[in-house]
Order: sequence, then structure tokens, then C-alpha cells
Amino acid sequence: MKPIQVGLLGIGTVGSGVFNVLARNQDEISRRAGRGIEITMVADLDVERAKAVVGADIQVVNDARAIIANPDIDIVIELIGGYGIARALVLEAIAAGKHVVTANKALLAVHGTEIFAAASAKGVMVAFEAAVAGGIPIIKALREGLTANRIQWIAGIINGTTNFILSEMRSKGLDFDVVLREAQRLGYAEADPTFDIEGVDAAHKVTLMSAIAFGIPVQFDKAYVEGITKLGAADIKYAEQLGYRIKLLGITKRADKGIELRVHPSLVPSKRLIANVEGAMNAVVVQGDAVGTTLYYGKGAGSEPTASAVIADLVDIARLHTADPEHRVPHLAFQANTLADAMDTLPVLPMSEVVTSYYLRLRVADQAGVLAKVTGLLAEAGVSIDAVLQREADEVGGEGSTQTDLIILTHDTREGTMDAVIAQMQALPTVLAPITRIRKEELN
Ligand SMILES: NC(=O)C1=CN([C@@H]2O[C@H](COP(=O)(O)OP(=O)(O)OC[C@H]3O[C@@H](n4cnc5c(N)ncnc54)[C@H](O)[C@@H]3O)[C@@H](O)[C@H]2O)C=CC1
Ligand SMILES: N[C@@H](CC=O)C(=O)O
Ligand code: NA
Repeated sequence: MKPIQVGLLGIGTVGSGVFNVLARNQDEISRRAGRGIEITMVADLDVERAKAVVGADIQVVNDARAIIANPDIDIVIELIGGYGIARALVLEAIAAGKHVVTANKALLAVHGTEIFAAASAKGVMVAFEAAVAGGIPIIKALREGLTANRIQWIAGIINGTTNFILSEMRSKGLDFDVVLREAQRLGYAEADPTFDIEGVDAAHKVTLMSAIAFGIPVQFDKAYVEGITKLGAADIKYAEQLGYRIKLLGITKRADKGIELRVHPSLVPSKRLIANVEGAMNAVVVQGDAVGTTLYYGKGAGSEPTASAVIADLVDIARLHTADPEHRVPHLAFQANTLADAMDTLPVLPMSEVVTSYYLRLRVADQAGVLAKVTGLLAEAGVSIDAVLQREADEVGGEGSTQTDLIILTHDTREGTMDAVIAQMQALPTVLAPITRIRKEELN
């Protein structure tokens, strides 16, 4: 069979990894795919840099549309990033009857419904293994390996930059800004690192996993998103003393009335495997009703780890290219005549309806009766306390300090109830600073 022809749009960090891995492992990849896979055209705005990567035998252009217009190209790989030109190019490639492989989680989380519908109508595939947890084959695991299961929840460390920052802050006591700069230097961070540190990148990824796991449309706009920028070194230290690590988790869960979809820093018991995932590594825990708990661990970013996932998608498409579109692996795991038929109407729950437990830190005046007032308000609201830790004032504010930290762990509470009681506690004159609230996930 003639090799399948691939056009590559954007040959930066991931694109060059794809080119290099494909060249290095060409024979093995072809045997696995059942036919050759050849990158025959590359587009990048920086033509000279692209030529330096691919050499003289491959056509390099600066206009991505020249690839889409080429009738010999079967698959377009989009590795430009962002929502702008990438969205236009992906839709044009689909309209031209090309299969698409992309690592662009931002694009799919925001415009996935439109893109998957266009691909279904045209009978082409849009594959995106690299978009979630980079090299970890989590899309395949959810869509194929766990297909017998009713998925109950997924919780993942799915942003390498923030996990790297939290790990370095905890283990080396380094400052946030210093570690962020290092993550940028190492190529983990997004072009705009606010997407990493404010939880947006993780929310893009968990939105995609949620759609696959629960058969709901991709709904990034319904996700609750909170990053790590407000976390203090004190909370990392107190969590450790209480037997927890703080991780930025992307969580999606089947609840009574709908689906939870949220990203925020979370206390995770130190004894859980996922709590010990350090540096830029990613890990995803999936709980299915038949299989129980499964854990997927590996590199979620970087040139070749991400390329590994892109090429796996190329191989899938090379194998399925000639199959009847209705019998291909579906984009989002549920098979139906139209994409809309496959979708579940379960709503994504507002954050106020989420039930979880909490870590609260209150900077209070070190005087009699404060603890009783605070716990009294919690009791009135029906919030059950799991543990209370009071620091010595000297330890918090230095010798002779009149302030101290009160740390409270609660049992499960509805977020709306917790919002209300935090507002009441905040209004107490003896509460001297904004209350820190971090959600706690037992993950069992
Ligand atoms: N870097 C990583 O570790 C990971 C990246 N991703 C995703 O992969 C995608 C690519 O990321 P990187 O390779 O890191 O980005 P990058 O910035 O290194 O590469 C993007 C390339 O696209 C080129 N480009 C920009 N506009 C273009 C246009 N209009 N036409 C043709 N080329 C154009 C740039 O010149 C650059 O070479 C993004 O969606 C990113 O979110 C996903 C997982 C991991
Ligand atoms: N910026 C991302 C890169 C991969 O998606 C991360 O830090 O994980
Ligand atoms: Na992946």
C-alpha cells in the first residue's frame, strides 16, 4: 500500500519531535501501521528554522494553506497552537477531506463541538491524544481500554508546569517566580504561562477527558478554574504537617445531579501514589465501576514525549483510513449516527453544588474565645470538623506575636454552604486576613 502522506503545520517544540521520532523509528512505525507514514510537506512562519530541522528533501512553505490545498495530503497535523489561525486551518483541512491530528487542547476544549461535528459530517477523523497529558495514552485508555466501565471519577495532575512549581517550592523552598522561569526555560510552559499557573491549561485537558468519560459535549465554559497563584508557602508546609501534599488537580466526577468539572489546588493524602508525582510529570487516576482505580503516569510535556502521542494518532489513522467512517473509533468514545445522538444531556454542575471536604486557614488574633467563635459558626452551618490545628503565635509571627494561624479540616460539605460560612467567619473582627480555603480530595 502506498505510504500515507502527512502535512505538518507548525514545526516548533512538538513538531520537531514528531519529525525526529518518525524519522528515527520509521521502519517499526510503518510495520505497526501496516503502511508507510511520510511527512511530505511542512509549513512554518520561520521557513529557515523549519528547513534546518527537516533538511532539503522535504518541501517547506510559510503558508499553511498550501498544505491544505494539496490533494495528495491525507493527514494534516496542527501543531501551531491557540484558538485563532489554528481553528481556521483545522476547519479548512476537515472541509478539504483531510484527517486531523492536533495537540491543541485549548482549541478543542473551546471549539471541540464545532470541530468534531464538522469532522463527523465529512467522515474524517480528528485525533488528539497529545492534547491531554502529552505522552500518556490517556485518551486511548478512556475511549478504548476502559470502554466497558461506567466511569465514576477522574482526577489528574495534568499540567507539568504547575506540578514542577509546587514540587520545587515544597522540596527546595524556592520562590514561585524563580521556578516558573525555569519551567519556561525547560519548554514545559505554554506560550502564555498564565494558562498554566491560573489552571486554564489543566481545565482544557479535564474538559476533554470529561467529554470522553461521560459522553457530554466539551464545555470548557462550564468548568470551575482556580490556579496556584494564591497558594502560600505556609499552606504547603501546614498540609505536609497534616499528612497531605498540595497538587493542582483537574477533577471530573459523576454526581447525583450532574457532572463535576473543576480545576483547583487540592490537598491529597501523602500516602496516595498521585501525591508523590513530582516535577513536571503528569498522572491521571481513573475510577471505573468494573476496573476499580487505575493510574496512568508519565511525561505530559516536552518535544518527544508529546510527539509519541501525535505519532500514535497517525498510526491509528493510517490503520483506519480506508475503513467505513461509521466503524471507526469515535472522537469522543460514544458511537451514534450523528455526534449529537451520542451526547448525554447530563448538566455540568455549578461549583456551589460540588460536595467536597476543605482545608481552611484563618489568621486570627491570639486571644481566648476565637476558636470557639469560629467552630460555633461552622457548627451552626452544619459543617462537620475533622481536625483543628492551632499554631503557636511565636511560630507564626515571631516572638511576642499577637496573631496565630488556625487550620481546620472539614468533612464533606456543599461548596455553597462553605462559601456562606467563610463569609461569616471573615466578618469576625478577630479574623485578621483573607481566609485561605483549599479543597481536600481523599481519592479513594
Ligand atoms: N510543548 C509541549 O510540551 C506541549 C505542547 N502541546 C501543544 O502543542 C502545540 C504546539 O506547541 P509547541 O510545539 O510547544 O509550540 P511552539 O511555539 O514551539 O511551535 C509552534 C510553531 O508554529 C509556528 N507557527 C505559528 N504560526 C504559524 C502559522 N500561521 N503557520 C505555520 N506555522 C506557524 C511557529 O513558528 C512555531 O514554530 C500547542 O497547541 C501546545 O499547546 C501539547 C502538549 C505538550
Ligand atoms: N504547558 C503544559 C504543556 C503540556 O500540555 C504543561 O505544563 O503541562
Ligand atoms: Na496523551
